[in-house]
Amino acid sequence: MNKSSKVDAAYLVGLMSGTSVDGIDAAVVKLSPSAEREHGVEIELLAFENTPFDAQVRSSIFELFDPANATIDKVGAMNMWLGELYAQATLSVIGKCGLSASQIFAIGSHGQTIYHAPEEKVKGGFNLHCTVQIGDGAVIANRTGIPCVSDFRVADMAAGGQGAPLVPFTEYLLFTDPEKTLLMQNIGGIGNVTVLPANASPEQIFAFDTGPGNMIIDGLVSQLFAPMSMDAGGAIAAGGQVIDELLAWMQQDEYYTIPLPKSTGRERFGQQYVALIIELMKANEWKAEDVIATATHLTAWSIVDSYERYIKPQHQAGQLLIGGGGSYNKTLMRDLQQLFAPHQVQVLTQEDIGGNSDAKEAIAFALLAYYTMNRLPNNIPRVTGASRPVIMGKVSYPYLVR
Ligand SMILES: Nc1ncnc2c1ncn2[C@@H]1O[C@H](COP(=O)(O)OP(=O)(O)OP(=O)(O)O)[C@@H](O)[C@H]1O
Ligand SMILES: CC(=O)N[C@H]1[C@@H]2OC[C@@H](O2)[C@@H](O)[C@@H]1O[C@H](C)C(=O)O
Repeated sequence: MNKSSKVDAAYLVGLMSGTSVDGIDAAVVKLSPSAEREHGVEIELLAFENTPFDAQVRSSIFELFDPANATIDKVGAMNMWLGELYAQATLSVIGKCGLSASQIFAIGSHGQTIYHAPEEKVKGGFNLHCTVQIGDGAVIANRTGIPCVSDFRVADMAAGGQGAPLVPFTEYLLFTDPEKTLLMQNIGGIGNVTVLPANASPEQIFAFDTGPGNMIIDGLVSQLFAPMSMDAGGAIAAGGQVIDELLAWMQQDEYYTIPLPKSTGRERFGQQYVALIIELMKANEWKAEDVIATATHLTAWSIVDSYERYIKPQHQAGQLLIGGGGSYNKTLMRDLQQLFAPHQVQVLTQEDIGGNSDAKEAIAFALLAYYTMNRLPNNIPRVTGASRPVIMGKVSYPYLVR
């Protein structure tokens, strides 16, 4: 980043609907230059709202995760439908903080990932790796009257990157500490970690998806404990025992050992994977709560294994800061604390440091949009594997010119 990236104060909206498909996170933020750090920014969260998807929307999204079902008519319609829902969420969250839409500089909308295939795929002499996020920015801009930045990931892929993870750029801007190395772990549908060395420059940061976050747990709970769709508080896992044989089978997935950069999604740890576990469970007559305890332990193990394999050889860190919905799963947090204790790494949540586990990614997309609108690069090539910095995001302008 260079001196021209100095920011002016502005209000923005960030929208996130993640791989868990639990709903829309919407945040209104005030962004200002940091008084303390050169090139840093400060974000004040003015309002936050989570709007859960209703059952019909959720099942229509899930239908699109299977490429055989995701016919072009369904994808096109869902793209517009989600655009409408994101617009409603935007207007609702703006209403909560007493601002009007005309005061908002821009919206940053992540969209809903329905397909993520980051591995190189050469065809016709071109790399056709791809990632698909839907929820059209043009609908959001037109309903709200606010410019909307959406479809961030493709620009990074066009530069040869994985298109993920993108939040590390914002963590670099918001959290880099002059003296301490920080580890920031998100546990959403997928888990991802960012390593922020003390006083880091973007070239020194690395980040990657650690594996499943809540995705396997949610998938199993939906099948085995319907109508529940998550293990609230980790209560089911707390009543079960880890099944060593199942844990060992899950730990063998090649994802845990492939070299960085790497990212993953539902294509690897979604419904098909859950169906395999349920088959094994039936064949071995395992108890349902033991299977949930094992899936929970696997997520904790994958985070510690990532630390040992990719981070510890280069960086000593005293703390791991957890964000995302997984921070509310007490059994997962307990397992993490136990597994990190021998490494002298303290496991804390965003709330422990005055942050907000739910709002973090929505805030990040507001900040990414600010960079896009100012034509500043907002990926970190070392993190995504892109060949160069790029300006990510496509801008949709509202019908009325402001
Ligand atoms: N009270 C709770 N107890 C246990 N788990 C919870 C609780 N609240 C949320 N979760 C888990 O967190 C998930 C949602 O997390 P989050 O919103 O961070 O994910 P996401 O943003 O959809 O995913 P990603 O970051 O991978 O894109 C839920 O699906 C659930 O598994
Ligand atoms: C393709 C996609 O949607 N990836 C998500 C997913 O959810 C968590 C992890 O996998 C991360 O790589 C990414 O999201 C966050 C917001 C990111 O890009 O940093």
